[in-house]
Amino acid sequence: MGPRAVLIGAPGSGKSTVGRLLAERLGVAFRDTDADVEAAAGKPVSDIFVEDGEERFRALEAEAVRRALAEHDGVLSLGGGAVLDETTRGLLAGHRVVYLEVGLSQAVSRVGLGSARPLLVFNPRSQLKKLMDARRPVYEALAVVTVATDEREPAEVVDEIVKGLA
Ligand SMILES: Nc1ncnc2c1ncn2[C@@H]1O[C@H](COP(=O)(O)OP(=O)(O)O)[C@@H](O)[C@H]1O
Ligand SMILES: O=C(O)C1=C[C@@H](OP(=O)(O)O)[C@@H](O)[C@H](O)C1
Ligand SMILES: [Mg+2]
Repeated sequence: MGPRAVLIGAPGSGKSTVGRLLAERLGVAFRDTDADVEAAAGKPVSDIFVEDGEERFRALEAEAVRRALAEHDGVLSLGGGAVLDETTRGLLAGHRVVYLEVGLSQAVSRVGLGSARPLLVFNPRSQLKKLMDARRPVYEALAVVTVATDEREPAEVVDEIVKGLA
């Protein structure tokens, strides 16, 4: 059966926040692959990047996604870069993939300055722009439903997802 929804999109698009709310709305469990990776590694994502490197993080992330797609039937939020893995992209085919769109300005203000996101610690605006430009076509290609999140409260985004998946 698979997850009721798999949320993808750039950092700051609201995957973790909206995913949790959507799960509440649907009365199902919520899972976030960043939390699964942290549990597997026994440390925060930022420490994994610093101590073990991004490659190690991506390997743990790909395994976390594979496992969650196989065993979780609630709402699943991925980390923004999970779709960079080719195997992961293949596994996502056929799932209810929801792409949360966000513009650069809102993404920057949502992730803030003192970011816990290791890729965005230095010059977050330009890093986010680069990452969003590179990934946008990937997110678009994987999406079954796309929801714009700019100027929308998380609860309104949830409404749109529910409508889109109906
Ligand atoms: N639609 C929204 N409107 C305003 N703020 C939002 C919205 N979605 C998320 N946020 C805020 O943006 C920040 C990043 O959200 P988060 O869910 O962690 O995004 P992601 O998991 O996609 O990186 C959080 O502080 C969250 O409260
Ligand atoms: O976009 C990325 O490459 C990343 C996004 C983060 O998750 P969010 O998208 O939930 O912020 C987290 O997985 C890590 O910092 C890397
Ligand atoms: Mg998140």
